Amino acid sequence: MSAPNDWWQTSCRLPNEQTRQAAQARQDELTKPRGALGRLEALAIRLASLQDSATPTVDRTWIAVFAGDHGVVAEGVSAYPQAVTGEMLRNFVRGGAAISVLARQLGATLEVIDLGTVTPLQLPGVQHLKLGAGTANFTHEPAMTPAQCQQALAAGRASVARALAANTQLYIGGEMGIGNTTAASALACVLLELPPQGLSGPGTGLDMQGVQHKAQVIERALTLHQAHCRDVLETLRRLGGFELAALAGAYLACAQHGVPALVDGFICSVAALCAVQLNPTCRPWLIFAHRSAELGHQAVLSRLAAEPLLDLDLRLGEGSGAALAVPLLRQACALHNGMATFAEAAVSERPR
Ligand SMILES: O=C(O)c1ccc[n+]([C@@H]2O[C@H](COP(=O)([O-])O)[C@@H](O)[C@H]2O)c1
Ligand SMILES: Cc1cc2nc[nH]c2cc1C
Repeated sequence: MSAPNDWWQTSCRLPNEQTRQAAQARQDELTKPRGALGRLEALAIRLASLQDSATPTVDRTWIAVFAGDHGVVAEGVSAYPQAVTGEMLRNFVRGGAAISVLARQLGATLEVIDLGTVTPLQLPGVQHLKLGAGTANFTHEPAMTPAQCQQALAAGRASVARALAANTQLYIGGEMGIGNTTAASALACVLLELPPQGLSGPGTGLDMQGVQHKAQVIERALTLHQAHCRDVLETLRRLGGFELAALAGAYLACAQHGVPALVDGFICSVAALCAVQLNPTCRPWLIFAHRSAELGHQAVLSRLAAEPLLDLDLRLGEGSGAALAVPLLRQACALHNGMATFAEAAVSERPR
């Protein structure tokens, strides 16, 4: 399915090594014991090298929430009804969802993109780019057609183009899709070569029996598709979802354009894993915001060698965990840019 010159295969530039070294040197000159700001130091240094700037900043943040429905919900894999996906879109644009509140707090732009909910509503404020009335039930057939998968990837890229036009310094992808933890788990099984048991969790709130059933549903899907999953793109098409593919496309486009992306929870991390397996040069541009409570997230993070910033037992999605990490990024930058050096403050620099 993949042509040799698909857009997402274009290499991403490396973070600037000279700027990284200069930022490290500055951290070591600031008025604190060396290393005392712990991971905030590494975070500021990383942002400096990604933005190729001595004074990194993440004031202009762009949040895109991609929504889609999932045919696999017909198998009874979610604690909530499918209608919630579309209903939450209204909540996002009216300002009542968690991500709406967090975006306001951050002064971030929030865009909401309906890639294929089953909801017939055309909501003002939602970008309608419907690729279908949800994906197909992947226990019977591939979730997406090749065209749908390409269009979903391109929808992510188009969102990043809008973010770039607004001079965005940090991109957050969020998702909404009842049933999407089943798709993400199924994808993770193939990409990590692990069985569904350790990668299937409660999602929106299944009990133990529900989780067992979900793992069996994934097992059936794997029996149907695994032999045909010859590459990452085909795996994404067969077992993914519109919002998962859009997120993967967005991460790849961010990296290609030199914009750091803050990755949210389980579903977003699986999309990030797809992106990294499609084009490993995008990896340095992905910053992992939090460790979700969803079972399976740690396995995905480990494969990506990612140590997330926060661990708050979140399992909401929408980009909420990433939005919550933005103040930390901002403070890391403020410390890096604003603290006095030993020389400036006339403080003795040498440890005794
Ligand atoms: O981001 C996460 O780690 C996360 C973990 C569990 C659930 N969610 C959200 O819950 C929805 C999917 O859950 P489910 O049970 O319907 O598959 C979807 O809208 C996600 O945004 C998100
Ligand atoms: C209410 C609700 C809000 C959500 N936001 C992301 N996933 C969600 C799932 C539900 C059920």
